Amino acid sequence: MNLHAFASAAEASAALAQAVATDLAAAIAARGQAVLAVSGGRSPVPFLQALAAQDIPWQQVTVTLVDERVVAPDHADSNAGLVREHLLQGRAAVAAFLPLVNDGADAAAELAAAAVLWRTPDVTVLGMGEDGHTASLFPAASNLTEGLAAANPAALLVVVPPAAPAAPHTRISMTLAELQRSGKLYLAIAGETKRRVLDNAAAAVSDTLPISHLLSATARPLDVYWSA
Ligand SMILES: O=C1O[C@H](COP(=O)(O)O)[C@@H](O)[C@H](O)[C@H]1O
Repeated sequence: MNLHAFASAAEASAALAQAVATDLAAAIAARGQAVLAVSGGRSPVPFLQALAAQDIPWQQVTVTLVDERVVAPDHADSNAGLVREHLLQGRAAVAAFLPLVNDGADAAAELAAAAVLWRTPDVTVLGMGEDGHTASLFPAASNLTEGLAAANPAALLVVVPPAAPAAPHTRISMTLAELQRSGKLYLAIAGETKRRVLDNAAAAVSDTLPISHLLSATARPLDVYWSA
């Protein structure tokens, strides 16, 4: 991995937003369009806001999600709600948005619909939980093996996190194989606890820390933006 360390979340977010904007602009220059996948959870708000202010041709960008909770779009835990509130604003308001969940009624139906519209991202920004999950690839999820399978042709899968209520809601998540197929890969994390988890994951590949499977890839190292 390439570790970029910052003193504050604001500095890390500004630097990451600039790097992602450069990648999106390069994809647009090469192909006329770009696909960006971002994460949800609590951490990404300053990054999403910094990215929304970047001066790139947003009308040629499609934004989607690395993972989503299978809930109604107006639910407080909806990652799409977070993206609509903090990224699809200002300059970025003209970007297209491809949510993974429509009404949140049925996970299998949502997965089938999302898979039809899915496009492999040019740029993916991951987060990580303190349990080492990334996207919604949770340790001890019943279908984690499928989620982590290197040759899985599926881009997305349904995950039921084992640790509810700590991680409530059935999810739809990118598979590890699709993360590996996507273009530039970033991981944005903050704090000493997540740094320790990251260091442990970098030391050994293990299904108990799913993020470790991405850190082991040497062909295309993960760019980690960490702030204290
Ligand atoms: O559940 C989730 O958790 C991770 C980490 O979230 P955070 O709140 O600790 O920042 C996130 O990357 C993922 O997209 C989300 O669905």
